[in-house]
Amino acid sequence: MSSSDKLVIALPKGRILKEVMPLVRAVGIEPEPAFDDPASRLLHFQTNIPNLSIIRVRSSDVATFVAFGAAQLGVAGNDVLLETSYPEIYAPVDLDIGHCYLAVAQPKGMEDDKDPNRWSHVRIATKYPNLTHQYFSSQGIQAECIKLSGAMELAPGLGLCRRIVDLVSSGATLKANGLVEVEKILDVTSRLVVNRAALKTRSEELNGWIEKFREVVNGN
Ligand SMILES: Nc1ncnc2c1ncn2[C@@H]1O[C@H](COP(=O)(O)OP(=O)(O)OP(=O)(O)O)[C@@H](O)[C@H]1O
Ligand SMILES: O=P(O)(O)OC[C@H]1O[C@H](OP(=O)(O)OP(=O)(O)O)[C@H](O)[C@@H]1O
Repeated sequence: MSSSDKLVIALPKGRILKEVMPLVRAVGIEPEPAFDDPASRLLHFQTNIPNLSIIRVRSSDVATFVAFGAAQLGVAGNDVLLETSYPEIYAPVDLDIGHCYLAVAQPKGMEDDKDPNRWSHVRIATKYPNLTHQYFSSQGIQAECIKLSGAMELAPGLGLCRRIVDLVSSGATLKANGLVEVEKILDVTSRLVVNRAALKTRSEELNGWIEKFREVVNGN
């Protein structure tokens, strides 16, 4: 890759985008108008920086685009980064946005069974099978994971499983669906991520962006 090639930054298109864009703008990146046009079906956007473009992808796919070098920079939660665990990704800046945590939850009526140390086998609906397996196996518990992509909170009520592992922020989704939190697994925030190979070959440009994001987060 020559240094005249465009840098691509992969941004998550979901709920986090609203929190990410003020940071992106604060480091001096302004996407073309189509980016803010809900009618536009464009996925790849030019910016005011001639050699930098933005792609908007699913949050969980940001890691994949960056790991394979299709994007050199990106923003992803550490939930996604730890679940996918790509060695090619370096996450130098905690952006202090997207605050939530990963937790085990179960129906309210099961509160007696609250001590995970008493479980030997659990069946869990989750978007995070790897983190779930790791967490339970560290406690000597075998987890059978049923992979869902969203709306995990429905699963216990419909008999798919007794417990879920999902992200919690306000707790409103758990509460509205009759679930209670049992154990916190991981604190989550969004990180600026970089492809490690690109960081070696285009270190000046990429370190420049890392530094700008760091300054904005630190309020400098
Ligand atoms: N309730 C929440 N509060 C704060 N941050 C959250 C919350 N839920 C998720 N996040 C963070 O935002 C990221 C994206 O969230 P989520 O996986 O729910 O995607 P989404 O916004 O529904 O979009 P998509 O399904 O298209 O990826 C998560 O990986 C996590 O880091
Ligand atoms: O504790 P709360 O503030 O209620 O937030 C938690 C909810 O937010 C996320 O879902 P999201 O809204 O992104 O939808 P999803 O189920 O499609 O992932 C997460 O998966 C929970 O369902």
